[in-house]
Amino acid sequence: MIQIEQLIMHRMKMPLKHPFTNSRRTIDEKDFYIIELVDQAGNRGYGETVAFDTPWYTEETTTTVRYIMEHELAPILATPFDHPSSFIKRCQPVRRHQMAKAAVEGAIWDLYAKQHDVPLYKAIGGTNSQVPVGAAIGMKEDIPTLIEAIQREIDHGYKRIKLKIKPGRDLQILDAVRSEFPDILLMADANSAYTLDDLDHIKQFDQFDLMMIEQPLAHDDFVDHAILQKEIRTPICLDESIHTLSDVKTAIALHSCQIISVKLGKAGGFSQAKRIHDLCAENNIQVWCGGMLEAGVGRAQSLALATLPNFTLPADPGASNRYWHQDIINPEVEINNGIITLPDKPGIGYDIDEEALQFYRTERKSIPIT
Ligand SMILES: O=C(O)CCC(=O)C1=CC=C[C@@H](O)[C@@H]1C(=O)O
Ligand SMILES: [Mg+2]
Repeated sequence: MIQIEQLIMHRMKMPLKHPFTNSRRTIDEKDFYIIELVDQAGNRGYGETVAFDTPWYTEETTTTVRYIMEHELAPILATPFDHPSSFIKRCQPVRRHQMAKAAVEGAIWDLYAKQHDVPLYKAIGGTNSQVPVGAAIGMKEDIPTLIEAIQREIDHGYKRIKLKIKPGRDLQILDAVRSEFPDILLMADANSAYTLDDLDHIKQFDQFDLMMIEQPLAHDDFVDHAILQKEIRTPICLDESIHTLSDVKTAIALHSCQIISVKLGKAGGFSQAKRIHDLCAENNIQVWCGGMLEAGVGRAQSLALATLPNFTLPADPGASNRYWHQDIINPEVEINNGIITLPDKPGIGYDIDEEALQFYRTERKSIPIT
């Protein structure tokens, strides 16, 4: 039984070690919340919001997740939980707001796993504590700088490289990278930078033997992606289009993609991400765990998700030191030969580094749950 007594929202501002540029914007810091739930025995469970500060990626923002957590989700924590999966059922009056739900649900799962003395990844049904990871590299000022960045990640052991592309910054870059690294697992993410008017142009990507092209077309589209997938050999991976089980059903019915990037935040937490994972497995859709430039808590939770058996492709969330000068967990997430080994400790498996948390915290708000 989980009886929550307190919800603490820690607002955090953390500068990224390197700015991350995609087709839509450059991100140089993350403004987010660490959620801390305290139960009647004094156990603490942690979650993290992954929304950005403006709605460029999905409709949620740091401000909307805060509002929803405080005014809609905190009140439904008062009745005790038998199991974390009841949370999402109680969320029925709240449509969407997936990232707000995921942060709170993640903290409930952490509490539950700690109460049962098991690692979070085992509590959610994960089977493999060894997660292969790749590196997502933002756009760079020129090709030599990009090649250097790729080489650095390969030297650190990352098992596949994801590049960001957009019209005018695609063919030449992919050509140069493929010539320099003929054998690496390579993919490209467009964050909706193209339309079907670019069909002939996109067809040329087939020559680069990409593992996949991620979200080439509109963020909410299924029909045009299905048309595109018929015309290109490169598998399409949907990211922004996939938030719910119905989205996955639509993508399957229309043949809009061959691969899906599952993210905890987009799915609204573990319970729904698991259902998406299972439906994809039944329909031969490959899945992999995408990243959201998370700090330590969100990173640990995404990695736990990536231990489910159908996550067969390398995940995005890598070592803490790729992103942060200092992460807010202890130890930091580390990579060894392209693999992150999840700790065998109860819950998320990492301790909160209280000093780092306080250093990057801009506000702390405690809400009694009654
Ligand atoms: O966390 C990571 O390492 C991957 C980050 C990443 O590629 C993305 C995070 C958030 C928004 C996007 O720019 C992008 C994505 O679309 O997958
Ligand atoms: Mg993406």
